[in-house]
Amino acid sequence: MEEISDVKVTKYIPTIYTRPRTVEYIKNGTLRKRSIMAEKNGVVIIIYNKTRDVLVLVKQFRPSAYFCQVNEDDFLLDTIDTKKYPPKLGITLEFCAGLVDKDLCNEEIAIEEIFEECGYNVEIKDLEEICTICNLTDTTGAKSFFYYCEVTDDMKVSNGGGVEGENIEVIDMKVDDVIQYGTQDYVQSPACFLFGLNWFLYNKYRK
Ligand SMILES: Nc1ncnc2c1ncn2[C@@H]1O[C@H](COP(=O)(O)OP(=O)(O)O[C@H]2O[C@H](CO)[C@@H](O)[C@H](O)[C@H]2O)[C@@H](O)[C@H]1O
Repeated sequence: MEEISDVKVTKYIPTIYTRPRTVEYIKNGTLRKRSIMAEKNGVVIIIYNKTRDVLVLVKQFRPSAYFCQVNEDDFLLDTIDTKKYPPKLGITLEFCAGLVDKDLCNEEIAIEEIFEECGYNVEIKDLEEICTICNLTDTTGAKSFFYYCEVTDDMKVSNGGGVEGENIEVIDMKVDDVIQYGTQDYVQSPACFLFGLNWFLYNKYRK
């Protein structure tokens, strides 16, 4: 797993990934304003390795998750004390996913992510489209396009791990262990992780 140090919280630096906006509208004759983050849509792929009866998951450091574990007083001044707040506080467990940020169809993006993050070579015919979910919070309504993909060991062609220093750790987890993980009091995963797990259990597993 990657080494994280010198974590700072700075003022917002614009990138192509998040565009803060305010949406104004009239509701019942009254002007209302809502701050939003215009975010890109993404694909999420539930990968099941049937050779070894495991779900293929990814672990990575997510700055957004880490940030939410740190008290405001401790990030306003300087570098965050990583003894007090170890980087593992920002490690999440997720399904393979990626942003729709290229001129490719969603399935092609899913295939790229499966290869880059998890190291499996799959084709469009291996993908089953599940549904599209609005990834709703008060500040985003970006869409997540969900796919299911069964793989075998002989489709694995590299270790995965992501591109450009993403340092993603691929985790093969027995389904019972994923269920145990997903039923803890606090689950450091996106809400759609639990949707994906439940979809898999209901539609694919032990049928
Ligand atoms: N906010 C940001 N600021 C700066 N650089 C950024 C950025 N978001 C992405 N990037 C850059 O884009 C690269 C590629 O990201 P990916 O397409 O692999 O999406 P990721 O797996 O991070 O999840 C993403 O897409 C999935 C699928 O929608 C979502 O679930 C998840 O929340 C989302 O981060 C990252 O390595 C990073 O360099």
